[in-house]
Amino acid sequence: MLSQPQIDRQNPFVMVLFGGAGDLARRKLFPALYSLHRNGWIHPRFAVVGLGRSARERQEYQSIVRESVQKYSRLDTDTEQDWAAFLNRFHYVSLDVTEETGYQQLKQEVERLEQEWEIPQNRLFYLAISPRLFGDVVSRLKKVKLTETNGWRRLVIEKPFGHDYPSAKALNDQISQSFLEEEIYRIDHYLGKEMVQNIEVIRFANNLFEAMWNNRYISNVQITASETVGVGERAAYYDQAGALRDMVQNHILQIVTMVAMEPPSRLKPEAIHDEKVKVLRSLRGWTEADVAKRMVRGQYTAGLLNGSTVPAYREEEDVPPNSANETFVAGKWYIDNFRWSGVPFYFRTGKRLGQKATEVVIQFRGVPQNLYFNKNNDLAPNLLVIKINPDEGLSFQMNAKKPGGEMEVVPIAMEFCNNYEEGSPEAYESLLHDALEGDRTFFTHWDEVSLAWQFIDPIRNIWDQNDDSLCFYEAGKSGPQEADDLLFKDGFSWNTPQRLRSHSVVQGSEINSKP
Ligand SMILES: NC(=O)C1=CN([C@@H]2O[C@H](COP(=O)(O)OP(=O)(O)OC[C@H]3O[C@@H](n4cnc5c(N)ncnc54)[C@H](OP(=O)(O)O)[C@@H]3O)[C@@H](O)[C@H]2O)C=CC1
Ligand SMILES: O=C1O[C@H](COP(=O)(O)O)[C@@H](O)[C@H](O)[C@H]1O
Repeated sequence: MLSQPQIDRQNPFVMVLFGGAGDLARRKLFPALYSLHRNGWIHPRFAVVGLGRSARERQEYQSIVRESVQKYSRLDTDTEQDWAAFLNRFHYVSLDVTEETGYQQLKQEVERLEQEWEIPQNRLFYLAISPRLFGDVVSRLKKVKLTETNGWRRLVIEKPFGHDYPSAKALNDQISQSFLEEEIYRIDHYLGKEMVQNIEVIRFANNLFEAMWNNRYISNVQITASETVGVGERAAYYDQAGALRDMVQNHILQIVTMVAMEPPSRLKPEAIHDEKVKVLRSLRGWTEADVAKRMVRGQYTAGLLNGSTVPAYREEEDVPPNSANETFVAGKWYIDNFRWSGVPFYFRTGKRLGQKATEVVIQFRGVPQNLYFNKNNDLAPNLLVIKINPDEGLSFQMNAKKPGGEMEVVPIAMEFCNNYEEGSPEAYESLLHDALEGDRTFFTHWDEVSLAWQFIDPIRNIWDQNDDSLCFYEAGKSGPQEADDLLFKDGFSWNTPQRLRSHSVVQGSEINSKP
């Protein structure tokens, strides 16, 4: 949330969860609901109807919920009495979403629960199912009039939202027949991350930064989202999507908009959204030569990661042995507006890299005249590093005198680390809360999704016509040399992500400085 959290607990609701026992539900959604419930951040009167084709007794479903929370929740779990109160809200209906038959039964169950719990037809429909089923489900919800309510109705829809602009538009047209745009909550889980939400606060609550947040003082911006995991069990999806669709079209572009947008006139979803859209509209487009010059795609080969040998992407289960899919993307983008003219925005993201690290680095320009001479006869740049994962915090690199006789100038870092006693709220916790409160600030609106695809599609098309665009990198390293060259050519280099040394802070009240 950008504004002071408003805990509006006036909202009893029924959540209809498609994919009610799937991986996302188990790992993310049940623990999120549990935290919200435990912390009193949602109305105590709510019910969840989980859906799936598998036949399940209610008790069996409640056991799945309980085991998932015990395994994945960031909070310690409750007494038996508290468990019973939480699990009592969970119900299960078996239905195949592609067939009409089950929807009437679903409707009856929802209406029954609304009566039993005195819930005024506030309905949250959550689509945690395969994207190919999204459109059908939404049409059928309308057909059986589950979308006709005397309270509110909202649709939460998971990624990916289409696989290119035409498919995203077709999906959007279909769901728009049942839900208004302001009732649609498209998830980009990066927008639920604490430090991604914090980007705006750091910018707009600190005059120090905002005054310098432009091309006069910033030389370049770097976004890194590196992962150690490989394709895992998701080859069927990932080999079609590639890193460009999987990470760049959504998460990376969203981070870029948060870093680059103008201050909104108000902290309202529409005002913020308008500014983000302007950034997307200002991104410099592509010619074929541009793609070759400013974009890099790579695929991992076998390598050593955390002491173990890991196979090449082409040797992974269910990946075709000649796959030309990319597992790494890096690029250099420009935002052609007054604020950012000439400032490169570099990004890189990939799987099977040497470390898990997500961060944004703002590199400031040097002083006009260097009065000091250090070993390299050069001053280190000021860097503001916004650390998103695994640490959540900030690091600010400055130059200072090294204690002692000689006037030696060395870089020092001031650090801040979010350090909640029970761990930071998970992205899904924050997003589910906002959806239940009707706050769309951290959800992507249709025109953002549409502009993002229109920006990405030309890159995809050019790559699809040219297999030579693919380069290779060894698993466990930092990615292909070509990604380093992108910056070297401009006289820069990637910041190497480092763990924060300080773990200060209670509720952001204190900054710990460590030379
Ligand atoms: N898992 C994750 O970490 C993430 C997932 N997502 C997105 O979330 C969504 C769900 O992913 P995930 O949970 O991993 O998928 P899973 O395959 O684990 O779960 C999907 C569930 O949907 C049910 N299902 C499948 N077909 C039908 C059908 N015809 N009718 C009714 N139910 C059906 C299945 O239950 P049954 O077999 O009983 O029918 C299954 O449990 C996808 O859109 C994915 O892209 C996004 C980000 C992360
Ligand atoms: O959306 C996705 O994100 C994850 C990375 O998320 P993170 O929160 O761990 O940074 C990525 O592994 C996955 O491929 C992608 O679909």
